[in-house]
Amino acid sequence: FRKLSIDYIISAYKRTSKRAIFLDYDGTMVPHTSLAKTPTPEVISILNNLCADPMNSVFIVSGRGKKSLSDWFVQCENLGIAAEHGYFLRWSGMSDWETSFLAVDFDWKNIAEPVMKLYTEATDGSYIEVKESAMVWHHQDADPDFGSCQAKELLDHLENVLANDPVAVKRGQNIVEVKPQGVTKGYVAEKVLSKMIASGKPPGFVLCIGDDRSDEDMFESISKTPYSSSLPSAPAIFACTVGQKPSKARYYLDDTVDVLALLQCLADASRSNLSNTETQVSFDNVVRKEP
Ligand SMILES: O=P(O)(O)OC[C@H]1O[C@H](O[C@H]2O[C@H](CO)[C@@H](O)[C@H](O)[C@H]2O)[C@H](O)[C@@H](O)[C@@H]1O
Repeated sequence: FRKLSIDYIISAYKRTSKRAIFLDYDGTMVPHTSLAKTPTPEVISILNNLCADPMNSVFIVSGRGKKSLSDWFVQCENLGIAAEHGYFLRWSGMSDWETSFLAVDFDWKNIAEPVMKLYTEATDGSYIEVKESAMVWHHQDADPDFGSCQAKELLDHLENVLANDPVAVKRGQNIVEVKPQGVTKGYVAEKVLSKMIASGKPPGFVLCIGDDRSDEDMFESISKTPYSSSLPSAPAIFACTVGQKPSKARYYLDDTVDVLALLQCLADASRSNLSNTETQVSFDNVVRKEP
């Protein structure tokens, strides 16, 4: 487990011609402490620069709903987005949202909601968020110690009452979330990578950055994927957590400032590569035109 070195990752990035990049949103692209949750102009610009490189497939993989994410990233036409932990996936701004989870049973919401309501009534500052596929109990604005204790109790309570339902109950950053079984960020990474491999474009470089427990599934998935044997060498895989903590990731960065600095360096490397290619093309044209 070591700090991700920019020089090291840049050299792998430059060596490869097909790359997959998976980025969590909260706590990775914007700090949890930030009051404004929308992406800053810096985030939008970095993502657009990364997406401008035809060698890159870039995805935001978030627990947030598809409405917020599509509004926030409306300027990022070539960005792929996975919303609600991958329940919804959109390959770019030009394509429609799709879901692989058809005929999911949502009867469990009738059991989860009254339990969450009990904890909301007992915990000042807490509230319930109802997403299309999931329900979330938030305690960020509650007393920190009491909120955490209540979250632990709620998690146990929900796990008991939903033991026979096809759901997963998880804790996240100041949240307790119930979502359908099998809907994980790891599934998103698996789906994107399989599609790249099946279309004969296996990535030689895979980067995944996230800060939360839900991102651990992506770290596992990118490491376990059977990459195509058509690649000349094993792909360079970078699973990177934000902040030093127990993780399946091999690398860490300290905070969102480090994450954006790293992504900016990758985008710069793409731009200098593209302008070298353009220079080479115009140089070739000049040379070819000479009698
Ligand atoms: O997968 P992520 O991009 O990390 O998103 C996970 C959750 O994000 C949202 O919750 C977070 O922001 C809230 C404020 O807007 C904050 O109160 C909470 O503590 C954070 O976890 C979203 O509301 C959740 O549905 C997502 O699962």
